[in-house]
Amino acid sequence: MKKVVLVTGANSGIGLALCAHLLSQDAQLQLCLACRNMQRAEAVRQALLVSRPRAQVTLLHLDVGNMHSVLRAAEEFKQKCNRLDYLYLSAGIMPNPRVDHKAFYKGLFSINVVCMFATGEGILTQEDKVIPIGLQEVFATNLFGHFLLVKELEHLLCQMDHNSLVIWTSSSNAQRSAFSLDDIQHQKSHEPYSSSKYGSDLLSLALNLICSQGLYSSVICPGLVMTNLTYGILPSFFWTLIMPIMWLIRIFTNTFTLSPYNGAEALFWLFMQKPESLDPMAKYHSLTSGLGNNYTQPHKMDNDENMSEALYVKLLELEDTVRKKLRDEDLYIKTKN
Ligand SMILES: NC(=O)C1=CN([C@@H]2O[C@H](COP(=O)(O)OP(=O)(O)OC[C@H]3O[C@@H](n4cnc5c(N)ncnc54)[C@H](OP(=O)(O)O)[C@@H]3O)[C@@H](O)[C@H]2O)C=CC1
Ligand SMILES: CC(C)CCC[C@@H](C)[C@H]1CC[C@H]2C3=C(CC[C@]12C)[C@@]1(C)CCC(=O)C[C@@H]1CC3
Repeated sequence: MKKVVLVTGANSGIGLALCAHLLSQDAQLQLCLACRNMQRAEAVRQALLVSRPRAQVTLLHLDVGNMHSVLRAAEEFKQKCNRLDYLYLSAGIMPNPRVDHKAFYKGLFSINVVCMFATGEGILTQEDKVIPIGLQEVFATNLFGHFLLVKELEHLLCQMDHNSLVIWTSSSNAQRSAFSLDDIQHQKSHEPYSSSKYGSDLLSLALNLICSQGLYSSVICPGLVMTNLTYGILPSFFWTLIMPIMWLIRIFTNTFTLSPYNGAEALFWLFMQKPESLDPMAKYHSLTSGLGNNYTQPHKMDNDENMSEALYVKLLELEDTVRKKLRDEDLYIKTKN
């Protein structure tokens, strides 16, 4: 049976590297690239087909930060495909990132220096905004849009005859301290990225605890990877300039994976595993040794079942509110026309 794989954020960075890697491994694969920019997605599809001309690569228009788009995309996917084996949730944003230079230099001379380089903890903030539906943009894109997508595709994911796996691209920057159950959208502070990623860790655990038969969920951390996301933190020329320093840092922390191919290691590793053999409490890290060898290692996540179930309940409540808003909007547009 052909495996069906859906990847969000497939047109660049880690998502794209994963797609190329998957196709090189399994030519029988049915791969669906879910992207918001269809022109770029088509260019990527053509590029992937150059090395695998017979591969089955389709496109799905999906803006994961737009809940209308999520519902439409899920509907379209269900019409096209009657199964889904792997759902890779790789789309993500970190808008207006700022490095706190003072905290960075302080961290350089502290005992936590390796941890600072591995996680970026305490030195990175972002400026978030509210999107038209009334949600915080980072929360909507990195967490809630993906949650809604999983809910919409639940029937395809929960099958009796085979297991399927939802895979969240989280981060080492996912910190418990940045997350609050009283402010799941992170309206009140300046680490929405960290909060949304910690939310995805919790949600993955909740899916394993709550969801029906056949559906499994895992979380990965790609390490620090040079992509459009990191070029938004510091300009690309700066990263290129300090590349020798980063290779040096790799000797002390194997989390500096640096290339999208290396960063996608854990995503690909999960594709080779049986979903039921995975640990729901583990985050699977892509790691690259000082000599440049890639490997995947599970690390226990800093979360608990009660918190993850509480987040799941809050997300369900928000889902009701959002669906109602979408219905009211539709009704308004219909009556206007
Ligand atoms: N780079 C790093 O060091 C790390 C990255 N990550 C995570 O890895 C994932 C991939 O990021 P990375 O490859 O680094 O960065 P990129 O910016 O290269 O990729 C992000 C992808 O997400 C897509 N995307 C963003 N917003 C939306 C949206 N609203 N709807 C649909 N697609 C969207 C982008 O599409 P478009 O091209 O249209 O913008 C792009 O394909 C993210 O979730 C990120 O948080 C985690 C840890 C470290
Ligand atoms: C000499 C240089 C390596 C100095 C760079 C300092 C910081 C800008 C970076 C150190 C650790 C990095 C890091 C991230 C961003 C850039 C750093 C803070 C991430 C937060 C990027 C997105 C993620 O999801 C995790 C990364 C962890 C490490």
